[in-house]
Amino acid sequence: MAARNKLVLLRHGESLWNKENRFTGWTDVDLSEKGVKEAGDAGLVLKKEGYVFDIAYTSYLKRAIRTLWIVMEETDLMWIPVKKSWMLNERHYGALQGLNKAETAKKYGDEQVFIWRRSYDVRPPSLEPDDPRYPGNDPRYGALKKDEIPLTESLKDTCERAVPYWTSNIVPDISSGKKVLVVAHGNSLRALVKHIDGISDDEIPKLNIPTGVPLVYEFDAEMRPVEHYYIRD
Ligand SMILES: O=C(O)[C@@H](CO)OP(=O)(O)O
Repeated sequence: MAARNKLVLLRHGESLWNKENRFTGWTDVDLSEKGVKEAGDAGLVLKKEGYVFDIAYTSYLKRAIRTLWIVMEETDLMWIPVKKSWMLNERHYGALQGLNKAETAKKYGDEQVFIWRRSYDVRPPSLEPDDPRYPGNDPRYGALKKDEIPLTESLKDTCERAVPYWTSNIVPDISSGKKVLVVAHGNSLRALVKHIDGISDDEIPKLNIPTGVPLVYEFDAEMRPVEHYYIRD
């Protein structure tokens, strides 16, 4: 059998706002205690299963960055290069950021909240540019063009930034034989998986990626996905 290129995708461990059931998006909240443990467990299982990486990718958000740090520590790979990009950030949740998901469902109904959370192309209500949550006031996004800075995003919008990043940065590394780890977010990973597996717009609402469980993709020489599976202890 021809050698397969492997990729590991990892959603960050539980964040403080996952725990509080709040819409997070680009809000830079840290891991909860449980999230730190989940990240450590992910590192341990990767080590136990013999995974090593040549390069890692992550977002500009600390819940993903810290998860990656913990995994690099557990796998004794703190030396590997890390590329960070805002294009791997979580989907921007617009004016919902900070609100409690259950309270929002009580106010607007479960169906509306499901559409905001899982539909492919419906955007949550937008932020106003003078909102303190607007990412344009945050120096980490200072190099972005104004039209790249989101006020809200549908999953489709997230795909439109994450997939070009995948194609121009991550795919060339995998194709050249590098072992790649990507630590990102529930929806930025859903965007990548939708693209990799060719999941339709109608089917994508059913896909949920758990926190802190490594998801392995194996590709053939033409970068076609051959199989994928989660690794748990
Ligand atoms: O709040 C968020 O940013 C995301 C991920 O935690 O939530 P959801 O499951 O609604 O996409």
